[in-house]
Amino acid sequence: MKENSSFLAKRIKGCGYALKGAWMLLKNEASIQVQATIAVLVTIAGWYFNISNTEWMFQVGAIGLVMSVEGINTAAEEIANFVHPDFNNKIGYIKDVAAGAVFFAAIAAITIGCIIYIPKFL
Ligand SMILES: Nc1ncnc2c1ncn2[C@@H]1O[C@H](COP(=O)(O)OP(=O)(O)OP(=O)(O)O)[C@@H](O)[C@H]1O
Repeated sequence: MKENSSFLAKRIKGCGYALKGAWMLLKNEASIQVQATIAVLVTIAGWYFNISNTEWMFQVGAIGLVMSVEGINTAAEEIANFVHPDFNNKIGYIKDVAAGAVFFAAIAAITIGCIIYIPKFL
């Protein structure tokens, strides 16, 4: 029983750290702030255009995907700056590929947005 409660306590503590990390991303990172603003705007658009459950699932998935990958990109940048603050081609490559991952997610999200909203204006 004691082992169970310590397992649960550790998981709850882990959620606390994750929540703290999400708040730090929102508070400190301009790119996450822009994406969070877009997320709020498309959520309002979703209500306004009364999009279907399937459309909501794709929209929420796209928001989660972009913001998650952006958070991981930020973590990669922070590690790169910490381990090697000076200019280095390998660090440049690491930062570029991490940014490339965000690009893939953003293209998918834009495509989903176009598929959902363009027909609403036709
Ligand atoms: N230490 C470095 N060595 C080599 N190239 C770097 C280095 N730091 C940055 N670069 C290059 O500059 C680009 C931008 O890096 P930077 O860390 O400024 O990312 P950013 O996306 O502008 O950061 P932020 O999200 O904080 O605005 C990188 O993708 C990389 O090509």
